[in-house]
Amino acid sequence: MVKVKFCGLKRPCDIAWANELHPDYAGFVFAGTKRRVSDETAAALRRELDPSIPAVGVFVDDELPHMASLVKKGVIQLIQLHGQEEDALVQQLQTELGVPVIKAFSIANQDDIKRALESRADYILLDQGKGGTGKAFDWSLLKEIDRPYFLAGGLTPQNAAQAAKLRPYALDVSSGIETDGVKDRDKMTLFMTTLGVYRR
Ligand SMILES: O=C(O)c1ccccc1NCC(=O)[C@H](O)[C@H](O)COP(=O)(O)O
Repeated sequence: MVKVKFCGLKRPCDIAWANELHPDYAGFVFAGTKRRVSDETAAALRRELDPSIPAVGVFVDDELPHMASLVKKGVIQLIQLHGQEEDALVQQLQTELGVPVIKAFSIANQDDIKRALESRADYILLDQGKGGTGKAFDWSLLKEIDRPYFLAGGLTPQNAAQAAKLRPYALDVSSGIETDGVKDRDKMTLFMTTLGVYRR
């Protein structure tokens, strides 16, 4: 069964729609500009989110104390590192905070895949560019993968089934379920219904 992460949730209605559609993970982005949420907004959204949906905090080369404070307050249950973070930080987060760590890698060639496979993170996330770009990388690079991975970058309701056939652990979508820069309930619904047969 392929899992789904809806990333970049930032409004109360995004949370209401996630609660209806029940993805396996909900992502709050603490980086960039377009989808960035403050710690206070993320805390308020977490309170509204179905308690059974784990929230993933997405960070780019952030400070450990910032990530730790969000974990300790119960705002996030997993950490996603989307910058140049090294294995040493991944290990520190795992041991000091006791939460699963997802490490994102930008994939352009087989060497990038090899680097990702060597990561000590609990999960690897294979993406295009810096994250949240709405663009896909070349999925033919995924042939040799022998560990569970989140597939991200340019996923949409139209290509979700094709992506699920690659048998990733999870599909991570943000831009493809948006219209005019905000989450779109119809696209979120279509993404989930399209995947119905792959989620049983
Ligand atoms: O979404 C952002 O603005 C963002 C900024 C900086 C780092 C990561 C970011 N997003 C991560 C994600 O939303 C997902 O992990 C993934 O990249 C989604 O990509 P896409 O569906 O192509 O928007």
